[in-house]
Amino acid sequence: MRKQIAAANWKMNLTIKQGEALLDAIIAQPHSLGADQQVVFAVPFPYLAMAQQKVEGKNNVFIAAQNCYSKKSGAYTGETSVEMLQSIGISVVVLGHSERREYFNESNQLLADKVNICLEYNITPIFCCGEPLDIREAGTQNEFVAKQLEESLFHLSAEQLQKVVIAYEPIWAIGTGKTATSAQAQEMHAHLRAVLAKQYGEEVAANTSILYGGSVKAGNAKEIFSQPDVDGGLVGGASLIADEFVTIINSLK
Ligand SMILES: O=C[C@H](O)COP(=O)(O)O
Repeated sequence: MRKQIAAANWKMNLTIKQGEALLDAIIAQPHSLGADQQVVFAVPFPYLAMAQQKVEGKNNVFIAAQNCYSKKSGAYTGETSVEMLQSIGISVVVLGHSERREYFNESNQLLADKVNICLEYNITPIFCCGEPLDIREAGTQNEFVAKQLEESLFHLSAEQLQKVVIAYEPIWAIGTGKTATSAQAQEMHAHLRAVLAKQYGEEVAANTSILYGGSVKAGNAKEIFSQPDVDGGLVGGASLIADEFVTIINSLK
């Protein structure tokens, strides 16, 4: 059975005091997470250890890094290796967010390397994909997103692929307040699952969690998450407000 996941992406926001207060406020809420439900907080690098300590021992709650480097170690000033993340207990990394693809030129090939090193160290990648507005307007979003999966993931074995979580984030819906309709989200998620099924078979596709990201908030989470192929969300802005994110967690199916 695939996991239903509410993942917060704080991006480059909050001071450590604000981050601690936010985590405390969310964790203090009584959540009854089912065995197939998870909550993930992707926090800035300087806060990983603090956040990891706060969720220590909490079932199905994980802290994630927002990026990692593709090399094991060495002279790569400013970069963070998966071994470093692992050494402080981090087991999830967000990869290929559209902001990293756009501002830091992350290519599908580089992301394939990052996926590989995460899996080598038993770290779960949340692999982001999604099309820009011009591709959506041209109606070629299905091919565009399938190519991102093919070039970054399809070298993996079926066993490896099942350790990857996919997050579909249409770029035109990120931070814009313009959410894909639940029907648009379902359509793309079903397409991605069909692409996975073609490559890896129905069982692997059915077991892969596919999150939706792009202006998810308390008011629309339930409707979006209720779609059969949507397995939760990767949430930016609304994850910075405790009550909003708590409602989003409680909207998981
Ligand atoms: O990683 C999260 C996504 O970029 C969505 O951000 P947003 O919820 O602020 O639109």
